[in-house]
Amino acid sequence: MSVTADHRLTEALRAWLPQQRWFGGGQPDEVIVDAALALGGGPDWPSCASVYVLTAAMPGGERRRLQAPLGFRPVGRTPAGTETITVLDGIACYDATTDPAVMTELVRRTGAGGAVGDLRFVPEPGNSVAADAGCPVRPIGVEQSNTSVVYDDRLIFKLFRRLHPGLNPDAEVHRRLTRAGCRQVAPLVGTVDTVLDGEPVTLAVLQEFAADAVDGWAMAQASVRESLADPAEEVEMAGGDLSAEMFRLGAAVASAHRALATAFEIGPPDPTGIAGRMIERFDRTAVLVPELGRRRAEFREVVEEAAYAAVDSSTQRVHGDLHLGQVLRTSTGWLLIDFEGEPGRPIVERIALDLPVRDLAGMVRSLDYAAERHLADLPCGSADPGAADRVRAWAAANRRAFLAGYGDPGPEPLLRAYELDKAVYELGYELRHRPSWAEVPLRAVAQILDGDT
Ligand SMILES: Nc1ncnc2c1ncn2[C@@H]1O[C@H](COP(=O)(O)OP(=O)(O)O)[C@@H](O)[C@H]1O
Ligand SMILES: O=P(O)(O)O[C@H]1O[C@H](CO)[C@@H](O[C@H]2O[C@H](CO)[C@@H](O)[C@H](O)[C@H]2O)[C@H](O)[C@H]1O
Repeated sequence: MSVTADHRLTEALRAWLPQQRWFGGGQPDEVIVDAALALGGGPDWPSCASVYVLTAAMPGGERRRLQAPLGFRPVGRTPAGTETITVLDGIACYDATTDPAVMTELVRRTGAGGAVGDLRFVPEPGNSVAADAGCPVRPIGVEQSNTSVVYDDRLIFKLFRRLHPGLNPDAEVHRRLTRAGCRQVAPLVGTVDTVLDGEPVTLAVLQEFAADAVDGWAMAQASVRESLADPAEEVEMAGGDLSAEMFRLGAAVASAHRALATAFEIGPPDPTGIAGRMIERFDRTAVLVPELGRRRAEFREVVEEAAYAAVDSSTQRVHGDLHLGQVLRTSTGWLLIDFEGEPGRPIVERIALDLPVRDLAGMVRSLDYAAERHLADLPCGSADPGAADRVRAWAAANRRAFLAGYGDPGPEPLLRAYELDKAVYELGYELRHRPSWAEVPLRAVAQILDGDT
């Protein structure tokens, strides 16, 4: 089908990509097709589909490598609910992640193993999960950076949108922790890989789906709402008290950290590297927020104190972007998901060994977010004057419970510096994605620097 590498197709993709949340904003100058890995076609196959590997050349020189499975069918014969990207010579090109036949085929092959051209399907040894073509997939239906579908309420297939050379960290961590029998991650069932520029690249992961899971953010939102229901009651005695769950979450994160330290190498401390990276990030963000820049000297002091405190710690693999949306409470315990680290950070930094306190800081920042966002969303004038104190007491109580569940969070100056660094990261993230939320990390930076935590 000659249209698959046509210049008209790359122009249509140039217009389509910026509309996709996973693209991450901006308008590419050019879209290049690096590979079109055919999945099927022919009389016994419901659609002609290929996994496209694209490079989006952005203004300023950034090059984003992306994955976009595309389907091709005669106009009028595209599956219901799929989005047509363009029509070329009577052939409609559509986003194949919304074609259940294509996604079911990918899931089925990942469970079964084998290869189709340059696509390699690698089932996890010992997994007994079978998927057949008779049971279609459904979209996960939540906002995300990649694209996931659920198969038969048993399996979840995540297709990575941004591609990086080498094993994807999420796939790698899940593979090693599944093999180590770690109960804090969803077991890996298989991966889809290919080779690009002579290097292996992970395209997708298939995992067991926790159908009964509720994410930590939803639980926190419900709990913080309850904390306001009876102002006469102690926060810990309120109906939706979360502290016992936060204690268990702390213990689960500690177990995951122990498993990561065993499954991967550990390293020496890197106090100057840690401090240097925090200051670099601060300076990049201060360019956007002059009010932040005015506190550089105080920031530096906090970070240097932390570097001093880090000399006796060892570094290891960590989650890297742990927050309440990255933990799922199932009927049997807490699961940590999405080990890709902070989106937007270079891959080498995301897999670099770090101090476990990075994840603790991420979670306590998230509790602050849950409290502050609840306050911000209260209808104007409806809140009683004590609401702010009460939700902040809620965050403080849950922070204590989480850290107590973790056990030994390490020296206080380290946690303080990592919280500050996380708040600086969040400020940059919010300015790019949700400017009306920037108040939350901005307030946190001031509070930490003022010593009010
Ligand atoms: N194993 C799982 N069981 C149940 N739900 C899951 C599982 N893994 C992910 N999810 C759901 O899918 C959503 C997106 O997953 P995530 O790995 O964070 O994707 P992304 O990398 O695109 O952000 C999560 O917020 C969660 O709701
Ligand atoms: O889940 P992602 O890997 O996409 O993480 C990014 O987006 C998160 C928002 O969805 C962002 O998290 C921030 O907002 C959360 C509430 O929506 C809050 O719980 C987190 O504490 C806060 O950092 C995350 O920083 C970003 O990397």
